[in-house]
Amino acid sequence: MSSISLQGLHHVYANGHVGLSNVDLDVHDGEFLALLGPSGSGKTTLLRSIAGFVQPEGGTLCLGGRPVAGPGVWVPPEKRNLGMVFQDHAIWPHWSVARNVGYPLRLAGLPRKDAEARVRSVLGLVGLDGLGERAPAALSGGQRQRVALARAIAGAPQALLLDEALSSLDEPLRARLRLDLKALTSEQGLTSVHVTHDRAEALALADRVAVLRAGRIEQIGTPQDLVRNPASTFVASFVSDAVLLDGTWVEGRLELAGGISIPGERLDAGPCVGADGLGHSAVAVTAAVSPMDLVLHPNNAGDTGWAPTGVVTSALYGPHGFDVSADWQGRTLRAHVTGWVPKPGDRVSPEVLRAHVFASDAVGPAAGAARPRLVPA
Ligand SMILES: Nc1ncnc2c1ncn2[C@@H]1O[C@H](COP(=O)(O)OP(=O)(O)OP(=O)(O)O)[C@@H](O)[C@H]1O
Repeated sequence: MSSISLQGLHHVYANGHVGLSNVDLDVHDGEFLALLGPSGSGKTTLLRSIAGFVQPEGGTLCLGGRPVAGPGVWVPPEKRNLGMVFQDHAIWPHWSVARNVGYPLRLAGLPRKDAEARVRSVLGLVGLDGLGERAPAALSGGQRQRVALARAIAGAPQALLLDEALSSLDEPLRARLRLDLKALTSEQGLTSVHVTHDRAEALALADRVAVLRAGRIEQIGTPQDLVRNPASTFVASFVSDAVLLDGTWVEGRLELAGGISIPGERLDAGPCVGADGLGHSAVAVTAAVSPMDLVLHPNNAGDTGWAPTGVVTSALYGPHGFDVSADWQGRTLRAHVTGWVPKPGDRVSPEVLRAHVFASDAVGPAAGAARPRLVPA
């Protein structure tokens, strides 16, 4: 059964801003769903609708099969049995850790002994064993966020809602809490919805990721789906930082400016591009190339089939190689470089290992119609 089910959820704010536009979504029992999207895409409105802080104008919302919002139905936030964690942890500074964590249990009228045992147990689950009597001021930022998490799960909520819950933490604390959160939610079978701006975090944590744009779900899928089969140029560039290149689809090949050609076996084409009848005539297309699928060869590496060379404009070192930007024919290419040390001014020959091709009219909000499929090599 779906823990959280939305049908046609719709909300326009009083100022005319569209918060949600006919959103359908099912979050399964025990699933970890991340909501990802640019600022203003509706992530917070969606999360706050589930929590009950926003009353949607239209559509239906069910929790555990029970309608909580819809025509003639409204269940207030405190009656929804949800746990929430916010970016700024929002714990009471003048209460001990144990008192903070036990607050929802006291509200629910749990006997004192049972509440104390539950508080000890959830403090153990979040890695705060023995810190119940501490004052929040005597904790680190990461520990305070663990207190907020413990409080959110203390009452055995139907689902856990996380609103940029890790965003205020610095690396490597954030990476550590990310791992612990993943372990905790899967061990406890907690249905979780996590709003984040951070692509890497969404891909690392979630069973599925919903990519929002202008109040709609542009694509929902596993992290692998979104990276390997983006439904639109928007998803490719937002999720994988793909570069978009205009070209022409001719006889199963992609022709780019300057007489550069990418063979069909390196392309994943949407059906409107590769369908019979279109494949034999020239069609304007947009190719999305992720930095992982673009190789920048030092210029002395010989002919790669990409005749014009580019020039490195920036090379940022990281633990797994360099993130490189290069100017190529007036466009900025992005690639992940390993095996040599690039520096600004170096000349490079780009080679596309793989590109997703979309019909040019698929660029934009209607792009969800373009469903890429793999062209077998
Ligand atoms: N309280 C509000 N009153 C009016 N408009 C709002 C309100 N909250 C959000 N909006 C508008 O609704 C749309 C969706 O906003 P929302 O905050 O849900 O997006 P978001 O993806 O969470 O953005 P961010 O990542 O910046 O938090 C935006 O156009 C925003 O300006």
